[in-house]
Amino acid sequence: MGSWAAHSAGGEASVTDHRADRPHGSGRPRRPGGPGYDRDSRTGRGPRAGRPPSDPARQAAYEAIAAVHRDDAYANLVLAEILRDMRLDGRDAAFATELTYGTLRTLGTLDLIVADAAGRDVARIDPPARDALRLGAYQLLHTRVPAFAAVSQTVDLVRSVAPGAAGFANAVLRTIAETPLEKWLEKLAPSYDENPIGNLAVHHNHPEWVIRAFAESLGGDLADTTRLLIEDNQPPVVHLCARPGRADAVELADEVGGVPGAFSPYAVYLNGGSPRELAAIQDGRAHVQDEGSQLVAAALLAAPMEGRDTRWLDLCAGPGGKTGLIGSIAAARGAEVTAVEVSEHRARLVEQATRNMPVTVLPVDGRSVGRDPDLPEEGFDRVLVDAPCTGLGSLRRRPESRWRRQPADLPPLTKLQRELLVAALRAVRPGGVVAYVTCSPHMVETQVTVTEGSRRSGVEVDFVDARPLLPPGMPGLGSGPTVQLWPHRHGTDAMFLAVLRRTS
Ligand SMILES: C[S@@+](CC[C@H](N)C(=O)[O-])C[C@H]1O[C@@H](n2cnc3c(N)ncnc32)[C@H](O)[C@@H]1O
Repeated sequence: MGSWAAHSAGGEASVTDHRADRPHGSGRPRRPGGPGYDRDSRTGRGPRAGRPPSDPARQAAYEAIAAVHRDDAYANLVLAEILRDMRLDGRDAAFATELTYGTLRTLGTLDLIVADAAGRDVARIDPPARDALRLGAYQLLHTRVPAFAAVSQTVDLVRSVAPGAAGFANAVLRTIAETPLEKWLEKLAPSYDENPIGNLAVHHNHPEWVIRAFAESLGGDLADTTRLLIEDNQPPVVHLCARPGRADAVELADEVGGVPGAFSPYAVYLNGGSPRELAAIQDGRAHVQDEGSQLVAAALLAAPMEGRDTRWLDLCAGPGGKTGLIGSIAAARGAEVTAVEVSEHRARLVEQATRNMPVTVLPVDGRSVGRDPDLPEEGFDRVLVDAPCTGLGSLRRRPESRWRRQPADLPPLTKLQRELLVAALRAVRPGGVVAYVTCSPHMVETQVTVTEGSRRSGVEVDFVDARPLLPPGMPGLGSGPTVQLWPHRHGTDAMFLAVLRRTS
């Protein structure tokens, strides 16, 4: 048992925490009035003394966008901190959120438009002015903010973060404002007939390589791919998981003013508001979790099993969303869960997420199966590998990630995915099952990893048809044995699920 080993106490998994191991508070911009706030206009970290800042919501959005680009911050985390520090709530917070998420989501096309209007590539515009221009362009092209307000507020902002660029910004924004979005798209997108992927990229704000990957996974159907891209650009609904044995989804929906989920018996769709404020979250009856994540975790536990069924392993557990669900079910079924997470910070989050559940958290590398006495070969009846992945299946929830991810991320990730799957297949006993899950539909991370990982594991496996392990009547599950969920078909993240039974 490792140092975090515990039948641990804790509340909700911080499922919005997507940091690998980022020290708390890194990437935070300085706050208005804070130390060093007006130190350097080129950093974009705040207005110079005596300059009029723009209004607080735009200032907050600018700071969040700048932190994402300057410090590789995660938008949801950094924006929450900024709103808290600036004491923004209600309409101001909602406006700041819309501006931040919208600007980050539409960045690729905004940059084309800014570059065209500026007569130079955005890489040649100073970062503070560039981020302010992106924010201004978003307001002009995607919101009902009157053009004069979008221009004047953005120029005020530029004056405060990049004083020398105010005139330039004024000219660029006025040029952008002269042309409606549709005309900009017509001008800048390649023709659909000649370059359909390039056309979709500009119209629907996704990098081309991502669209190609989606299209491949959707069997080359570009109409279906377009529906996915449109869905990816919608603000996502927050889903709760009513923890079995602690809450009932229908009652929880009544309590929080939400609606029971369409598929998962544990899911509740929130109608807005901050989930952190809910009593059910605070007292551990529920946690925030996409419905697709609930479905794939529950599918592992629905696979038929002969013989012992009490030792379950979650090999990539942090921050603990799926462990929270599996641990609740383990409590009811008399099973014990070993939860492995290589990052100490995230292992602590798992511990908090599984308080009072029969869960032991190990802060170790999941690939140490057979070498770590707590992870013996053939020691487990059911194993979940929720592998680290590109996250291309949850772009709705992470507005900046589509532009941050690169094809070069794939080789190291897929190597790790294969190794973790091999470890899982060694950890499961003959007759036991392994669920391999990603929140990415990229074929290289899904089908290719499963095929290669099984081949290299040195054990015999059979595919279990994953479709009957999901709730009856779910549409659009394909021809099996693996399942790919989709935002535009199921309203979930694009979770992939393969279930393998070890036969030798
Ligand atoms: C997709 S996330 C898991 C999400 C989690 N199952 C949930 O539902 O909240 C993948 C996790 O695997 C962890 N990880 C990466 N490499 C690992 C390794 N070699 N062994 C164990 N965990 C690893 C990452 O730190 C990350 O927390």
